[in-house]
Amino acid sequence: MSIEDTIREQIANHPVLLYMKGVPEMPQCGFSAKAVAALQSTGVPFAYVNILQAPSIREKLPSISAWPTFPQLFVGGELVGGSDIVADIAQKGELKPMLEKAVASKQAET
Ligand SMILES: N[C@@H](CCC(=O)N[C@@H](CS)C(=O)NCC(=O)O)C(=O)O
Repeated sequence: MSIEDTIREQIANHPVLLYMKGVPEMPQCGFSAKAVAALQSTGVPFAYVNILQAPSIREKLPSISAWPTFPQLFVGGELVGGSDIVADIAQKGELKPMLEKAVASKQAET
């Protein structure tokens, strides 16, 4: 499978997916830490990919998503954005319903 197919499969398989530096318990960049904090504030579980352990994904994803930096949050198969956008949406109270909706529609698929 090509790296592009791997990425597309990850995005399709996980209703809430964060490409980040490090892991949620120990982010390796302040921007990733900010996105994790916003996601954790919703209480909705999320999947993640540590791009520091996946250099080919780190290299390829920006051209697929048209987003140059990390973290990158995908919800329901669509790019939401980086840490600034995620924190902003969370602060407005919009992140939790967005995540819940994506999780529910993924569950309805099965
Ligand atoms: N304002 C951005 C900041 C993200 C950012 O600048 N990330 C840098 C440092 S972690 C990055 O991904 N650089 C490219 C790379 O490391 O591959 C956001 O909201 O996420």
